[in-house]
Amino acid sequence: MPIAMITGATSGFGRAAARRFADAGWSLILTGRRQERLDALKQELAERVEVLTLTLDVRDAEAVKQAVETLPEAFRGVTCLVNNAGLALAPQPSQRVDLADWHTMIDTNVTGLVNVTHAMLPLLIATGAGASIINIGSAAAKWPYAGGHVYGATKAFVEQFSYNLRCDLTGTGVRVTDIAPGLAETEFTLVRTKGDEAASEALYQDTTPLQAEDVAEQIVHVATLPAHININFLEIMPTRQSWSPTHVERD
Ligand SMILES: NC(=O)C1=CN([C@@H]2O[C@H](COP(=O)(O)OP(=O)(O)OC[C@H]3O[C@@H](n4cnc5c(N)ncnc54)[C@H](OP(=O)(O)O)[C@@H]3O)[C@@H](O)[C@H]2O)C=CC1
Ligand SMILES: O=CCS(=O)(=O)O
Repeated sequence: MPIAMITGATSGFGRAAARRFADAGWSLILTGRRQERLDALKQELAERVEVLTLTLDVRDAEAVKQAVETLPEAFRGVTCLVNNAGLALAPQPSQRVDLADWHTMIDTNVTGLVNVTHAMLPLLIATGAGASIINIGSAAAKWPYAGGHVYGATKAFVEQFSYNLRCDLTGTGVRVTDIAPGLAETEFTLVRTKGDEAASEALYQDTTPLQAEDVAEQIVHVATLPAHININFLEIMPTRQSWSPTHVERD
């Protein structure tokens, strides 16, 4: 059975992708910081598929390297890496942001993603044809908005890194895709607002955001395409989301 490794499998897209890959019979390596959530997900899925959980902070390069180097033999033949772990913080304008929040986004969305990718490349290259790296970017990489500051910039990094990685991996059989969702209802806004449930509910109410399962469906679709097909970039928005005009300051 093919194996998917998913970072940030304790919530949102990552957890939905784990369930969707399990539906397709894939074995799973599930990672995240919240051990109890990983345990619950393993309990849910392990009756159907092989599941290995790794309690891991993607920001810790040494821990990531160790975890990958010590993967049990049965889980080393990874077919798909889903670099999903990530977050936004500080929805306020740049001039009112704590520097620590900018650092946390860079450390997680940029450094964490490259930590995992670097550690996993030898395994994916060993798998060869049919293997893939699916990086979760964001519509915020291309479409700026007030309060997007470092978050959007980290996702622009993810997009360009995906393309550059793809250049280097040409000839290895390993595919690279940047999936860039727009508004999606997960714990994302709760995290971004540091637990403001009212703000999170307000963002998603009276519209029809993407659900985690919608994005998971696309992740599994991309991972299961024939080996000769590489989707480079896939931006997904809810039908009820589109672009705003540019902002004009007036007297
Ligand atoms: N929801 C949205 O509107 C959109 C989200 N995205 C992106 O999708 C990805 C998933 O977000 P989403 O599912 O919405 O949000 P959630 O908050 O629901 O899930 C985020 C996941 O990332 C994990 N995570 C965060 N920080 C770390 C860390 N340092 N180490 C390991 N795991 C970490 C969390 O696990 P734990 O806390 O247990 O470590 C959690 O499983 C992110 O990269 C996000 O930027 C992109 C576009 C739209
Ligand atoms: O990446 C998340 C989507 S948004 O909140 O930046 O629009």
